[in-house]
Amino acid sequence: MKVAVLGARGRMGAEACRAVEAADGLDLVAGLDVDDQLADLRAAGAEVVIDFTHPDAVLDNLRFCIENGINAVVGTTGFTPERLDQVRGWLADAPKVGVLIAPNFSVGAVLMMRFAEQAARFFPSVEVIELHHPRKADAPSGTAARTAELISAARQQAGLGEVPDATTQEVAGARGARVADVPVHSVRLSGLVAHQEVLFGGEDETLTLRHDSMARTSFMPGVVLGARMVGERPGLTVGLEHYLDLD
Ligand SMILES: NC(=O)C1=CN([C@@H]2O[C@H](COP(=O)(O)OP(=O)(O)OC[C@H]3O[C@@H](n4cnc5c(N)ncnc54)[C@H](O)[C@@H]3O)[C@@H](O)[C@H]2O)C=CC1
Ligand SMILES: O=C(O)C1=N[C@H](C(=O)O)C[C@H](O)C1
Repeated sequence: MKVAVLGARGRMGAEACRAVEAADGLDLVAGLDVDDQLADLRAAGAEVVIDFTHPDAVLDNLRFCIENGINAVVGTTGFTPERLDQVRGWLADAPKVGVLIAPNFSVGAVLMMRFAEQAARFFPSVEVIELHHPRKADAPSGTAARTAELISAARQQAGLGEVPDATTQEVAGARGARVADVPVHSVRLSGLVAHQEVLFGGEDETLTLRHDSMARTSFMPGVVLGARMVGERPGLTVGLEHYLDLD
């Protein structure tokens, strides 16, 4: 299968190029970055594109892929519900194309999100803390936003009200940001790669879920799986969990 990587000179793109080159049955036909032309994807005959670029660039890239019949595996963050609807609209005119958008490709992070979703209904209090390297472009992380949305949906289904909090913020941001009504805190610290804690609190007990990516190789089994499977899954899939057998 002919695979191209967008963002090939970046931290994740470079790792993805190495992973594709090492994977049986995958052939790296192009590694493009910001100075290259998307038309090079066509010239290289790419069947699958892996995108690790920037939230400002990823939609144009995806549109090009979909309009040119190229399947896409997307790790780039910044996908709001509105942006996902845009992608669905383009895919409506290209019913054979598959797109996988995964906020996190590491199996441990996917499981953390699933466990958080399962735990959510049992605890009135919840906070998400994501911790990343200081060169990360965005906050909160895509993983934290997705985790908060999953928790929020589970809380609503269970009839839980607002997260209890009597604190008045003396300084704006002291209590983090609210994503789907869940408090989310973003830490940027040299030495870190990608980490997240989900803290739940109930009567006289707490539960902490923590995931750590120690290196970007942790994302690669998920990226390779995505590249292998995306052509068999037409339409939009959000989340690697749909390619894994978690149940
Ligand atoms: N889903 C996941 O598991 C993961 C997702 N990410 C996300 O991936 C994205 C990239 O992260 P990093 O690799 O750390 O960033 P980075 O800044 O190291 O790399 C991004 C690369 O994309 C290039 N680029 C920017 N615009 C481009 C365009 N229009 N066409 C081609 N190349 C372009 C840049 O020149 C740079 O080389 C971020 O959104 C990050 O949050 C990062 C790690 C894991
Ligand atoms: O920028 C990163 O590094 C990461 N980005 C993704 C995110 O925003 O969730 C995935 C992982 O946390 C690493």
